[in-house]
Formats: sequence, C-alpha cells, structure tokens
Amino acid sequence: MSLDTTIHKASTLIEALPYLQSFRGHTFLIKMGGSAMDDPELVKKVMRDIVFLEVAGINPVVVHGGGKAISAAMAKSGLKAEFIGGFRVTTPEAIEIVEQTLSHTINPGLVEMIRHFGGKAAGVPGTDVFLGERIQAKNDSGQSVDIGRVGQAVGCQLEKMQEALDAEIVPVISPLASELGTGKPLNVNADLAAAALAKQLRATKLVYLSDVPGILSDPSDESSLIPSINPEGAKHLMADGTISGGMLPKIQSALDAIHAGVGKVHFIDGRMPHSLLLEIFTQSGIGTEITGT
Ligand SMILES: Nc1ncnc2c1ncn2[C@@H]1O[C@H](COP(=O)(O)OP(=O)(O)O)[C@@H](O)[C@H]1O
Ligand SMILES: CC(=O)N[C@@H](CCC(=O)OP(=O)(O)O)C(=O)O
Repeated sequence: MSLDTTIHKASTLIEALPYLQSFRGHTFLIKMGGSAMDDPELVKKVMRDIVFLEVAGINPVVVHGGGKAISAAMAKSGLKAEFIGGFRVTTPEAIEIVEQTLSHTINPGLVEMIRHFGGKAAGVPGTDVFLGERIQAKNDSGQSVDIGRVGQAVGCQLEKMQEALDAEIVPVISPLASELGTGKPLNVNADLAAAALAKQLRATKLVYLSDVPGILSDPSDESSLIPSINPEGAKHLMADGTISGGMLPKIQSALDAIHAGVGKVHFIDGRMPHSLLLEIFTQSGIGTEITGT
C-alpha cells in the first residue's frame, strides 16, 4: 500500500472529527425499513455501523419495520396482504402474524447482529414503548374505512429505553403499540412510530434507511437524488405526486418531527454499505436531508 493511500485513511478519520465532537451524547433515531432488509449481509453492515455510532458516544435508538416479511408470513398462512391508504388491513389473525414477525423474528435478529459486532443491544417490543389508539384509513374515494387492529402512537413510555440508553445499550424497538384501555397490541406503521419516538426523545437526527438512495425527483431514476430539501420543497413534491407510496408516511412524519424540534431528517440507502456512516460523518453526505431552515 502506498504512503498516500495510508495518509488518505487518516484524512477520512479527520473529516469525521467535528461530527464526532458535536454529536457526543446526542440521540439518533434510526428507522430500518423492511425494504432494506432483504439481504442479511447488508443488514449486518448497517448494524455494525450502529455499533460504531454507539462507540463514538452517540445514542442510537433503532425502530425497525418489516412490511415485506409480514406479507410473506401472511402468504404462508394463506392470508392475503391488503393495504388501504398505506396501512395494512390487520385482522385478528393478521395481528398475530404481525406481532410474531416483528417482535419475535426480526427484532431478535437485529439484536443478535449488534451483539455479534461487540455492541450491547436490548430488544424492546413496541407494546412496551408505544401507547396507541386505533385509526381508520382513507380509501381511494376518500372515505374512512375500518382497517382492523391498526393504530397510531399517542404516547410513549420511555423508562425501559432510558434505562438501556443510560447503560449504553442500543434499544431495538418493533412498531407495535399497546392499545389505551385494552392493552391489546396494535399494528403501527414503522415510519410513524419512529417519528413519534424521535419527538419524545428530542432526537438530534431521525434517519430513514430504505431501498432508494434518498428522495428522488424522478422515482424511476435512481440518479435523480435530491441531496437537500426544506419542508416547503418536500410539501410541494407530495402535492405534485413526485413523492408517493411508501415514501409518503416517511416525509409526512419527517415534517412532523422537524416541526416538533428534531434537528434533521435523513433518507439514505440501506442497501449501500456504510451509507449511515457516510451520511453522518462526511461533509457531502450520501442521501437526502431535510432541515427545518
Ligand atoms: N420521490 C420518491 N423518491 C424515492 N422513493 C420514492 C419516491 N416516491 C415513492 N417512492 C417509493 O418509496 C419506497 C420506500 O418506501 P417503503 O417501500 O415503504 O420502504 P420501507 O420498507 O423502507 O419503509 C421506495 O422503494 C420507492 O418505490
Ligand atoms: C399499519 C402498518 O401498515 N404497519 C406496518 C408495520 C411494518 C412496517 O411499517 O414496515 P416497513 O417499514 O418495512 O414498511 C405493516 O404491517 O406492514
């Protein structure tokens, strides 16, 4: 290896120095999307980056999704996945599969990966964190329809998570809520759950890892990345249909989180090795950032 290459490695670390200094002790909420979880080797790389953040003195908190895995598990049980307004229609049979997939399969898998890289992690079922209320969805005709055991977080119980953070343990949380009044589980869209928690924790950053490079000005062209956008610009892209499908709840909840004081929201590619570190510790970043100003 040439001397130049060796020196270049040190400059990468030096570029990270101001970020390492300013983020020490800050909380970052990382939402790991189900779309970016197809390849376990890539997921492992993300979890290793999360261990790096923790060692660097940042408090990462992980909320994961798992939409694809839930649909696959439902299909195995002979149930058809149906979405209305972006939310899964969740019958009493489906909620069992949702809970099993999220809290008993995906969640322990991520915890195990973090531990594998020498990090400390605790799996926390969303039902221990989020208090929820049932919601209805709007169908294509704009009518409100019952979609079963689907909810939104209306409160967060932070004790278990705070204990974990104080002990430098990364909490890994599934997107479920405990229904106010009954205590029964509700299925919560993971983007909305992540933003609700980021607000409660007063996180410095909310990072969405998905299967696209970031927000695209042309969703069919991965090279049309928008590196930075403000809330007004994002609202414009939602209104003109550039942002659609699974990106809608991310942007809506991102804007809500920024309004509530979360510093920055990032959208990055979970399929790209080290996208998390590159976004956080380099000047140019790698995905899209939304800032309040
Ligand atoms: N303007 C846009 N830029 C990027 N992605 C978009 C855009 N509009 C729609 N999308 C879609 O949003 C998807 C990500 O959302 P989703 O599938 O719910 O992922 P996750 O499982 O990570 O939550 C992308 O795969 C893409 O198809
Ligand atoms: C109500 C609702 O739709 N909940 C989602 C929860 C998982 C999720 O949001 O996962 P992704 O982040 O991978 O999309 C679902 O059942 O698919």
